[in-house]
Amino acid sequence: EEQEEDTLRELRLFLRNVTERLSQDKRFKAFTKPVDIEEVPDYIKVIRHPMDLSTILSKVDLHKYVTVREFVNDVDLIWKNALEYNPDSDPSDRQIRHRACALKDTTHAIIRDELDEDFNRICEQIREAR
Ligand SMILES: COC(=O)N1C[C@@H]2C[C@@H]3O[C@]2(Cc2nccnc23)C1
Repeated sequence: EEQEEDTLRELRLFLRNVTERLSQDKRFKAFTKPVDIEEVPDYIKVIRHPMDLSTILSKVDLHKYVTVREFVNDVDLIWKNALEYNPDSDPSDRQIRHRACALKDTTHAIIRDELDEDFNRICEQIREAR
């Protein structure tokens, strides 16, 4: 009903704000756009479910997320993919893994500090009812 649409509109505002803050963080530049398959042809062979912050922002606007949990699942894809595709000891792999871990920690800290528990429960109840 109307109250549910008001809740989901507020969810989208929150998720857009978090996504834009992550996208503006210089550490996370590699995570802002899809990995270029022409530059990195084997990427899609190794990583079955690519994800990036621009795709997440598009999904927010397409009303794909009804809960913060679904949003965090996509952010978790970003950093887990980076750890999986960049496992070596060379400095470039170590740098992107460090940034992947920072993306994980930053996202989870924002959610912990800024998501109201009661608001989250209402979103989860809307998801269960659909
Ligand atoms: C989230 O980003 C990544 O997992 N990667 C892995 C790719 C390997 C390396 O860095 C990436 C892009 C790239 N392009 C050209 C040549 N080499 C690279 C970014």
